[in-house]
Amino acid sequence: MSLYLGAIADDYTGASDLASTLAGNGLRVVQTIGVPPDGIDLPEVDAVVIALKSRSIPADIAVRQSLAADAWLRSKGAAHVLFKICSTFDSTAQGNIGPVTDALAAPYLAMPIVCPAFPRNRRTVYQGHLFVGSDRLDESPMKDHPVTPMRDSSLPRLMRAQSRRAVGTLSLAVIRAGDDVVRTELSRLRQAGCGSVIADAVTDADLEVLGRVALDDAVSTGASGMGLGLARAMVVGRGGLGTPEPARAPDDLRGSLVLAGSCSIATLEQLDLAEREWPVLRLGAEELMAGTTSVKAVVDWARRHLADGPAFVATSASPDRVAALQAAHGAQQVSALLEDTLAEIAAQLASEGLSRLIVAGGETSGAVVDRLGIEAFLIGRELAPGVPMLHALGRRYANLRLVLKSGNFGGPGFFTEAIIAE
Ligand SMILES: Nc1ncnc2c1ncn2[C@@H]1O[C@H](COP(=O)(O)OP(=O)(O)O)[C@@H](O)[C@H]1O
Ligand SMILES: O=C(O)[C@@H](O)C(=O)COP(=O)(O)O
Repeated sequence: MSLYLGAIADDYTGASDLASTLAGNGLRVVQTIGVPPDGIDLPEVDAVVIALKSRSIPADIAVRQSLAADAWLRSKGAAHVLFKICSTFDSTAQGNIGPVTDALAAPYLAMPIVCPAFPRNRRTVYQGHLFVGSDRLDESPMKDHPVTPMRDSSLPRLMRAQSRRAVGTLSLAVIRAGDDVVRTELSRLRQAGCGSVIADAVTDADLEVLGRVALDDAVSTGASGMGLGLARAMVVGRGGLGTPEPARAPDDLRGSLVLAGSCSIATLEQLDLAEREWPVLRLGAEELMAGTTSVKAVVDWARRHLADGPAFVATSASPDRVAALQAAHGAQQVSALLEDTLAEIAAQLASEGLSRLIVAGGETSGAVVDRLGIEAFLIGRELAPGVPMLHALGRRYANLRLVLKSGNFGGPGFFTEAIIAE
């Protein structure tokens, strides 16, 4: 295998978002869960996205895991590695975007371009500020995220708090002046001692400039928009690579399990709509803690419904309920309990045979996929921007299709679309 592009994603839904974007822009892609074990049999592809669950773990562990992933990707020929972060820059003052970016750049004396813009999902960066639709990041629903509440929209400020190196900026005006002007500005910033550069981007055309220029260096950091820019630059530069996976025959709807742990507004709306059509069990942390419900009871309920069609289990709750629960029991404890519970439900039902497993929420998807022990996926067709159909590789779950949806992604009817899609 000789890779054109390597990527390291800090969560699993982010990885499939990126993999889908790369596939949609002409690259053949595999997503692996963690660094692939020796001897893994992967198809011949242009890009590998290694999914880590490193967004909210201690920074030193995130750095160690990312460097191991980088070493594997470079050993397979990747000259450029993209560190895939969230398009809403999910992180804290401790990291992990800054520490991981610094560590990946150091061996190559790289000065990564950092840009979380993803215009297809309405994430744009202007004057260094990140916007979610028309809201600044700190005024968007991300301000209430259960794990990484984002209370500032200034990317240079957020990055400076996390990085040991000086952080430069690349304005939209410079980007729109074209590749040569950008290259001149980057070399000026490098001479000024910058270790990374926050770039504006509002449209895909801006990201195409960034993608072309980023390929001069060994590392970049960004969301799927950066992936789009890199993929387009590679496909043009190398005269067309691979084709996306073909669609498959329609599935029987039986055995389609949906698990939702995301509390993002988009997921809450999607669940409300799905509830009109499909059986949805709302699982409360209070009931689990009080012992008035159990994994066994939920599995029994789901098994009955899965025999006829889809079944949903959701822990998702509104920001005020999340805040109350966290205040009473501790944020990490509640997250761990709910993630473990959904993962255990998935494991028990998958061992009996599921046709499709749809998970909403990045941390939640990480917990579920880890518990199932799936090592890699082939990226299938895109169901919504940033959300592909995943075909599990390996014998254990050979016929299982998964959908790992970032909490904020997908339109209101996403769940039904994902259930009935080919
Ligand atoms: N009712 C709830 N109260 C508090 N936290 C919750 C609740 N339901 C889910 N969570 C936790 O919120 C977090 C949601 O994060 P994640 O799964 O990454 O979703 P998203 O993709 O929307 O960020 C998870 O850790 C999950 O366990
Ligand atoms: O870039 C994005 O927004 C997504 O790919 C992503 O990383 C989302 O993370 P979660 O909301 O935790 O799924």
